[in-house]
Amino acid sequence: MAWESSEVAVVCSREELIQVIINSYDAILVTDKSGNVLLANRSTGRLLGVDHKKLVGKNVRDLVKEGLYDRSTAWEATETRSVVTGLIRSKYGTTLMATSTPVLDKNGDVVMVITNSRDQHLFDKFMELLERERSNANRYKKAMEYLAEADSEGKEIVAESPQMQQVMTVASAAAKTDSTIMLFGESGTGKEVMARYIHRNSLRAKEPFIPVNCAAIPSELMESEFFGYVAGAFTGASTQGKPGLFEIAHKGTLFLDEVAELPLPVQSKLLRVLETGDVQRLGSTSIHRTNVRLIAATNRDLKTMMAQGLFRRDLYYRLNVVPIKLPPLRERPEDIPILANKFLDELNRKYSFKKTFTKQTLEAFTNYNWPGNVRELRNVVERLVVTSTSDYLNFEGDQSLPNSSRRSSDTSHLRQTSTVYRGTLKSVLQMVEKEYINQVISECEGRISEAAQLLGIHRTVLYRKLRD
Ligand SMILES: Nc1ncnc2c1ncn2[C@@H]1O[C@H](COP(=O)(O)OP(=O)(O)OP(=O)(O)O)[C@@H](O)[C@H]1O
Repeated sequence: MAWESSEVAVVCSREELIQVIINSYDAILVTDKSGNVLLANRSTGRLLGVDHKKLVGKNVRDLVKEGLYDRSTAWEATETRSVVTGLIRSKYGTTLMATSTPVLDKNGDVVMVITNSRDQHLFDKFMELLERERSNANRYKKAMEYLAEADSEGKEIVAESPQMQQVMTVASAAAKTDSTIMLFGESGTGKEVMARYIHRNSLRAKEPFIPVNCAAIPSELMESEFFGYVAGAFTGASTQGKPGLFEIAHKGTLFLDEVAELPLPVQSKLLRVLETGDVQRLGSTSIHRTNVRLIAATNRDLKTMMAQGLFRRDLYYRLNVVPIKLPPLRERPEDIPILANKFLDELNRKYSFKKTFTKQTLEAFTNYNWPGNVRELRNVVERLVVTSTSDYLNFEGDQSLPNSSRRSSDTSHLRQTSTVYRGTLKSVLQMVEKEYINQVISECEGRISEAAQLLGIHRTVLYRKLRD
């Protein structure tokens, strides 16, 4: 029969309620106003090392006198008429964390006392685990700070051209706010470099910067990657569950590169999280409140994608709060020699070389139209450095760029010659692969999915190769 009281809604029968008490993992002991045991469940007996039925009718003060345990919080609660929490040591070596709550009548007199207790050992284990997690978290934090510092070395943004200086003005101002930033620009123009710069110059600089390449996550794993999951949420899920990227980036910045590659259902979920900050792990009913600054990037035309129904309009407006467009390298020739020299300096330092560019090489660089943008320039410099035997990097002798891609009509100094490779077969094959990939990406004007199709590889593989 279902019944109710003003304090608690109960829809189970009394018999079922008794089963709840009997089978409760916590020890439950009820005593009357004189300390006589009215009820003791199975867990009470287990924790004290006696048959629980033998406790009923005994007085808690006598149990202490007999030495079954060293103190009675139940009696202390009776005397003080208030809640008492404390550790109780049993004759058999167990330690209980007990809380005794007196039930008072309208005159304030004790009617009975309910004592709940649990094995202290569990708390110790839990505290040990918590301590370990805390020190792990500290270690990760230190490692992240170190990586963030190491990462910023040699990653200063080259912004000599007026176009880039204008971009830097907007980016620096936006960095100090918490606004969502949308970075537009062809592949290789430096969107990720810019996202890192914004994070480093924001109030969140000491918190994590989590870059995510949306195109590199298989679509069936996207939701679990972004929002996490609880143990056993789906077949193949880790037995411990996993936090999502939003939880990992909590207090920091989440950089969503290639945001246009998100499937529509994930776009809807993302929009909801962006609006509320609330994340629900897959398979969980509880909600994690997150505080994440978002920077998104794309080399796709989102307006066309919206018109085609491939990108949610509301998500576009939610992301496009501060739009920043990274100009293609061909539109900022002033940056080319500076970038080339920066990459050369890095390689000279790495290999203890003393190589320099000839004047003609820097001119040829400035005249080329760099369809793969800064990434292509970096790769060309690297190839020139590792394949040249001379300290003077002469573009003409060692290297060629496709005729069709030159900007200047005066291209006499860019004679097409076959490349001379040096090094192990593996390193040369890697170079040729890199070159071919860059060429195909250029032909596809930075559209990675299309390039991957032409190359006959999955776009996640192409992204891994680009990252490597
Ligand atoms: N302004 C810059 N100063 C220094 N290095 C730069 C700059 N822009 C780009 N780079 C370098 O060029 C390479 C490509 O940059 P990045 O990965 O940021 O481009 P992206 O626009 O995010 O490319 P994608 O769209 O393919 O993801 C990196 O090695 C980066 O360090």
